[in-house]
Amino acid sequence: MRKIVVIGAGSVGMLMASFLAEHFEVTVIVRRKEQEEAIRKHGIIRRNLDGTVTETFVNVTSGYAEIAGDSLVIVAVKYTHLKDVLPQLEKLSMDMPILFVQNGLAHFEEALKLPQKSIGFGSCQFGAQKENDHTVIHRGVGVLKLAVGRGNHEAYQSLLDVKNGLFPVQWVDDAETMLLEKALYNCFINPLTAILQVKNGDLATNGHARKLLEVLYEECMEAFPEQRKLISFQDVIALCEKTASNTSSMLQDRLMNKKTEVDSIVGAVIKKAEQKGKRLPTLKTLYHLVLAIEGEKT
Ligand SMILES: NC(=O)C1=CN([C@@H]2O[C@H](COP(=O)(O)OP(=O)(O)OC[C@H]3O[C@@H](n4cnc5c(N)ncnc54)[C@H](OP(=O)(O)O)[C@@H]3O)[C@@H](O)[C@H]2O)C=CC1
Ligand SMILES: CC(C)(CO)C(=O)C(=O)O
Repeated sequence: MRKIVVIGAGSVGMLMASFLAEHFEVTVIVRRKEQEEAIRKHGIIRRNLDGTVTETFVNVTSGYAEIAGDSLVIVAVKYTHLKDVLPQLEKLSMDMPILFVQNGLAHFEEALKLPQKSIGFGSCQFGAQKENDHTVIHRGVGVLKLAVGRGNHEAYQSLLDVKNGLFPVQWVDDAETMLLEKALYNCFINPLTAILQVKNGDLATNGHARKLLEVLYEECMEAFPEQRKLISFQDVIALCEKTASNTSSMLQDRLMNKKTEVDSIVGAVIKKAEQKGKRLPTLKTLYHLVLAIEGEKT
């Protein structure tokens, strides 16, 4: 049986671990003793969209030494915490495939500096919200897209073999295009939800927020015209609707008074546009608003 290790049992880590535990032997790596004890005692509890509850058994540890040699490792910490995890990953076997599921663009080059043969990237279009240290709420079905940064896609084939309509997985060819596509969705949804303190669905139903989404969409598509064929404005509205009840990851950070990923997502997109001589004034305003709201967090 394929062994999967998920590093970071937050919203995305717990949601992925709980779906994958229905098919594989899953181990989650956490950094706090309380969380280790909670997961050891209760497993991971997933609140499904239809109101049902699924309890899944996973192994839990705080040490990397326990990672079995034939595991596939999924890194589900925020970009802000990757700096603590990368030195641990460097010590793992060269044959161990690693998959990064962060939003944004900043992790791409850092991940590719690792020595492992297979480095993959994921783009999560589902909604997930941690309720407590062992419970996660599924806040919207969305595809998990996978692409290889280095190596070949066979290392990730077991994830593609998961056939679950609530956890669809899809292969895409180009990792950088995929990450930019997802980063743009996040530029539309995350800062606005974090500033306005609203759920994703409100961006589609509130006329003023929707107008801002439209302005952001047009501004970004002028800077990245090749993305227009991948993302229509209707796709943006559809993602807000599919994840309507989700508290975006940026708003979750704001509500918990944590440093957001605004730099690795929005800052990175603004920088990429500026390298092409394009300015994104509306997005830049939102970027500074998020930073002003969050102040100096560590
Ligand atoms: N939430 C969502 O709906 C979506 C999020 N994403 C992206 O997925 C990524 C993860 O986000 P999300 O799950 O929301 O974030 P969370 O903050 O909910 O989870 C991150 C987890 O990583 C843990 N962690 C941090 N450092 C370490 C470490 N050194 N070792 C082990 N665990 C560690 C944290 O532990 P602790 O609790 O101890 O701080 C926390 O449980 C982000 O890049 C986000 O943008 C993508 C799509 C949807
Ligand atoms: C898919 C979406 C927009 C879900 O909220 C997300 O990526 C996030 O919250 O960071």
